[in-house]
Amino acid sequence: MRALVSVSNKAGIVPFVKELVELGVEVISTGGTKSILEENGVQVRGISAVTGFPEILDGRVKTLHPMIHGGLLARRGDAKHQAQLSEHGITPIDLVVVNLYPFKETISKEGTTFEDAIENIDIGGPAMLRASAKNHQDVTVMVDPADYEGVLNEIKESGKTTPETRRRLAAKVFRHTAAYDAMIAGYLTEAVEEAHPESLTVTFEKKQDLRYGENPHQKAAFYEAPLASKFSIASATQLHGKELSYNNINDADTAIQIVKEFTEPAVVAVKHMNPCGVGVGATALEAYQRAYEADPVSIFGGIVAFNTEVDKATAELLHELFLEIIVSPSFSDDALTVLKQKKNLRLMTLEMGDQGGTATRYASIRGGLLVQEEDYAGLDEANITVPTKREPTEKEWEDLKLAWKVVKHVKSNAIVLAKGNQTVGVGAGQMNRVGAAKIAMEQAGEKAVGSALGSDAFFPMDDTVEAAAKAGITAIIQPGGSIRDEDSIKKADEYGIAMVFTGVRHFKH
Ligand SMILES: NC(=O)c1ncn([C@@H]2O[C@H](COP(=O)(O)O)[C@@H](O)[C@H]2O)c1NC=O
Repeated sequence: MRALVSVSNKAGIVPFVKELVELGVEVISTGGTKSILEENGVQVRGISAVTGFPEILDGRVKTLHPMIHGGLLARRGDAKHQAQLSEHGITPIDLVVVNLYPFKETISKEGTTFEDAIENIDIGGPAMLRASAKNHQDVTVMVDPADYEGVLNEIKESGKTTPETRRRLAAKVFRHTAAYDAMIAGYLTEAVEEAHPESLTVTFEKKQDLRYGENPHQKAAFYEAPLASKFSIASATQLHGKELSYNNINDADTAIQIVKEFTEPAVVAVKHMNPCGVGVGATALEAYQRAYEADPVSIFGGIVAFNTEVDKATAELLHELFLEIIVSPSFSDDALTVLKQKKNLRLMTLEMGDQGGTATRYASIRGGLLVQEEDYAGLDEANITVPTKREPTEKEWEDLKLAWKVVKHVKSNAIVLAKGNQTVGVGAGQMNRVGAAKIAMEQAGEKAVGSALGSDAFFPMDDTVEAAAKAGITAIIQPGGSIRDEDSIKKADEYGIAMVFTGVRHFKH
């Protein structure tokens, strides 16, 4: 048996090759790998001795040679192939151990130049991996050090690997080279700023298997982007509690996106991917109290996100409730002591910031994938107009801004009522706008009086303004742009409501 070993990640390679040599396997190796093996007392044959050609162009060409690829690709049971090997003095290679230049690690490093990245695109390695995987009927190929032991055991037991093992390893190789190329394609596509190229070749790495999906009868797993933003739930650190579930991850993602809208201390409670209570204040405690009071019923079993440290006093209030997750940039030690009393409560820390650039969001449909930029739009002063006779007061502006920040993250049709640094009513995911408004108003009850209303999209007719006026709402923020805007403006003027047009819509489906 003959093996070719050429690895960038040299973990575990010395003991593995040592055993191969002891089993009588002849090992061929490229420069750096050969040096490491020989430094550790394992004698191997250099690649140039096989190719009859030196490694050239700073290692860009070392194994790209018919003496190697002929040995990898020849069918053992094919007389013509075997005759050609003999004719050219090529010896078959049965076992291939290759892992690739660290492209991902290189582009993750701060200060990496474009030239560094290009130099870390492995060419010879993927060629050998793909050739061996294609010929897996006869060749065993390994790209992951975790597979060394299993292969060694099979060789020890029967002198060879099983066809099933070879096929499983070949599939793993093609997944690996495809993911590797997807990373390179992504990097270069971004460099030339092509937003939506002719084919989408993204890759994700398994973070964990999940107990189940949205429901217990659905199998599920969590995959993360190879360069996941450190400000995302994929990069959060779990300090305590049960493993995250599928629904937890979705809800936590939503809560994090909302709380990041605020620069002042803010708390967001989420249920089923909609905010049920949002509060802002001078401290985490004040913000939490407002988020809780916003809807003390729905927060039960919810996900709560902070954008500032959770202290002991806040932890004591949180401890009174049943919650699924608390996510925050940090917890004080005494807050942790209080919260850790609940065995299952998941406590997550996460840096709250903005990666910069434009994040891409994917939504799957049966048979396809929809791709769009994340909704980054904030309130742009340049687009704002006030078409009503009355301008909002200073206090109304505060409430309007809060309602607008929150309504952006509520499923459409969405209406949010805000008053005094908290939401007081949330109407989510209704099939008509006035229906969403009625839900928000009903939830707010008396608190609707003097509150501000935010709507994610324009009013197609004046019925929402009418309902708002009757509930005592005094200010409205909405995109504007309906052909019947005039009706809504007239209605608002009739009731003395101040109405703001943002010029931006925030549908969320
Ligand atoms: N150019 C080639 O012919 C070639 N053949 C193997 N490699 C890579 O060289 C690395 C190992 O090099 P070394 O043994 O010198 O440390 C491996 O990651 C392998 O995938 C190559 N390098 C890049 O393309």
